[in-house]
Amino acid sequence: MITVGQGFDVHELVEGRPCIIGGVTIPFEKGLMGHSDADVLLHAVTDAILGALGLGDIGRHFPDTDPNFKDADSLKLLQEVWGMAKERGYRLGNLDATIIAQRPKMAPYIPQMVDIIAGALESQPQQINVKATTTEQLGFTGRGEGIASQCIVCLVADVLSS
Ligand SMILES: Nc1ccn([C@@H]2O[C@H](COP(=O)(O)O)[C@@H](O)[C@H]2O)c(=O)n1
Ligand SMILES: C[C@@]1(CO)OP(=O)(O)OP(=O)(O)OC[C@H]1O
Repeated sequence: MITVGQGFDVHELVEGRPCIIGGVTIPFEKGLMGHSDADVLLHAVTDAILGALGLGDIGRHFPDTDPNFKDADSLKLLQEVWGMAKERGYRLGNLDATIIAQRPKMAPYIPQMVDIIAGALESQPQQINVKATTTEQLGFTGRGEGIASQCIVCLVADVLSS
């Protein structure tokens, strides 16, 4: 059996914060604002998995009112959610994600992001596709006010035939 889920997230770009995307700290003049480390890509991936499992969203499991999640490492949150998928007998089919950002240039960091996500989901890099796009200077991403990400996942459970 298969189940699919999608996730979407946005974080504001501000001065004085690190720019952590897909678990990679990217050298950039601004970083992402949030209660956690604000990893916009890992949040979209986490929400996609929760969606596929029918388990709501990241804020339900890790509330932004909880001081435990102040500056939380989003990779750890993703690993915890992956545990929920495994408990239910799922493995990753594939994952496809898009980072929507005018700057910085993501391409040099994408292979590292893929390896990090593959590690968290106990999968092979070939099952993970991460891409990036600008919005041609249009909208809040185009003006450099924030970065968005979206993700779709397919989870597979091997059902034994009787
Ligand atoms: N932040 C970004 C945005 C884009 N890229 C790469 O550039 C290609 C062209 O982007 P367009 O928005 O002009 O289509 C895109 O396909 C990505 O490979 C990037 O690395 N970082
Ligand atoms: C993981 C959390 C925890 O505060 O991170 P935030 O940085 O608040 O990011 P957001 O994507 O707005 O919501 C998810 C939250 O649950």
